[in-house]
Amino acid sequence: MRFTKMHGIGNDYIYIDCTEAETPSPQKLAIEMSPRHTSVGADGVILVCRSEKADLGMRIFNSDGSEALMCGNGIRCVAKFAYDHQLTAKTNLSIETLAGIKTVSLIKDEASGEVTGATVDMGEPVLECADIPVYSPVNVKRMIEYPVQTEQGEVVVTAVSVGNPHAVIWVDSIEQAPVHTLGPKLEHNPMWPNRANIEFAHVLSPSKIEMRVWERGSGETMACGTGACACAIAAIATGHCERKVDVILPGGTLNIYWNPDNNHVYMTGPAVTVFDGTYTPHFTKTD
Ligand SMILES: N[C@H](CCC[C@H](N)C(=O)O)C(=O)O
Repeated sequence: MRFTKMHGIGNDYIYIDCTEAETPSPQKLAIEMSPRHTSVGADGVILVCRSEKADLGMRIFNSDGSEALMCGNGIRCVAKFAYDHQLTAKTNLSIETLAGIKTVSLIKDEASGEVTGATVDMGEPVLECADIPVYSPVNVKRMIEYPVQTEQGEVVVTAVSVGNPHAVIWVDSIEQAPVHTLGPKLEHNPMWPNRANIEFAHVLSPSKIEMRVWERGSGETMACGTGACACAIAAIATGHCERKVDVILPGGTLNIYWNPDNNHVYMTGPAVTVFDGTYTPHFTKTD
């Protein structure tokens, strides 16, 4: 089985072209191929698929095999993968995800013509608890800097979805943030029917945020595109930031813009191909 290893500011996935043939058990594949010391190594697996409704489709599986609805860093790489593998000649693509159809505009290097990144229309942010989803007290429709009692004590959370659920927590220092203690506890807190991605963010200025993320199903990653959007949305919604925000993650920086005219969030960032490879799954199709 051929694959391409790609990353978006360090959030790396194994990309598999499924436009000609299905991949058996992608959940098992993600579990088997993600380990960094005993296998290919990645934050998960992303399938590039055919779509009846868009130019292409994508599916993302976290390293624990769970399927996510959307992947910000991943969708930029899917668009680059499609262009580089001649699945399309378009530089403005529509890509079907489980969180709906997204439009992606490829960014090419002037001199080389190489695709170096993309801008993604992530659609409208979701702040209504019922749609994220997150369980909330009856009269609470949105959880914006909302104090939540947890086993780890009170945590002030802003709940956002950009296709997948996020909890944004403001911290004074991302170096000291309890990413590996509070992160997994909150990811699995029963307040999230489908678990959640947990962001620890520090507002540096009205146009700059730094953050770390504990990803649902993958643990701490070097970057999370949907997480960066969630932090920017939380900061803008609470007046900490203006509409254009640079989000600094351990793997690099993403530029987020929440357009007041159409209420859509746009994310711009790099997409990099690392290497092509072949892999023989150890499980059989009937496993
Ligand atoms: N890394 C991805 C997010 C994956 C989300 C996944 N961890 C989940 O929602 O289960 C991104 O760049 O948006």
